[in-house]
Amino acid sequence: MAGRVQVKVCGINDAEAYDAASRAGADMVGFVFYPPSPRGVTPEQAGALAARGGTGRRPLCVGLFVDASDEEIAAALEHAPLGLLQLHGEETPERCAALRARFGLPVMKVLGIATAADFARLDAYAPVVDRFLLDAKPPPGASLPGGNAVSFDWGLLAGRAIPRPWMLAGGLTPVNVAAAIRATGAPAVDASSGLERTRGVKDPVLIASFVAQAHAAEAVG
Ligand SMILES: O=C(O)c1ccccc1NCC(=O)[C@H](O)[C@H](O)COP(=O)(O)O
Repeated sequence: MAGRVQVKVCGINDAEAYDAASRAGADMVGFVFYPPSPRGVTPEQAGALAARGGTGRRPLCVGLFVDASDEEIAAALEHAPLGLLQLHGEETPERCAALRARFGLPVMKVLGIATAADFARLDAYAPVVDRFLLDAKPPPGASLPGGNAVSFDWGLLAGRAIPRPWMLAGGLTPVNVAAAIRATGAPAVDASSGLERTRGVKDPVLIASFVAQAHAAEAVG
């Protein structure tokens, strides 16, 4: 089914990046509530960024958590108007269901893909999540569970039905995003590292280019 591809810009941690994403028409921005990350933000910082509203589209705010406690998520929600919880750790289906019920927000579970066998995990999560984010697994020795600028084999998605709405991530850039959408039929895409001028610092020009390239591409899956 053809359609306009949704775009998420992840790891927004300063006003220049937030404004660039909004101006470019990004559908979603991601705030990383994971202190070890160079893109990490506090609840207060995320709240201040979201309050900018933006000069263009007001993007949906996505909170990225890694095996966070209920208290950590509640603290983020006290300050930031999150519309989607991205769970980027080892959260089980039961944990996803519990968080969805407790906070009354949609949940997007991240699953790392390296081989066809990895898709088997989707079925257990499908009844209790609202979306999947399909990402590369962290490379050996990586210090972060995501945001590592690596792609998985997009061919693994060919002809595959994903049981919930989903988003493609992992090593996407303004240069490869159109090809990624064509190859996978992804209805939504997410990028972080590929939009940075240095690690942890977004580049407004790369953000604008990524959003434009993705919105110009059409999902065919
Ligand atoms: O970005 C981080 O620092 C991060 C830390 C902990 C868990 C996840 C993290 N990022 C995830 C993402 O930014 C994206 O959802 C996705 O993994 C794509 O990242 P990239 O390959 O850098 O575009």
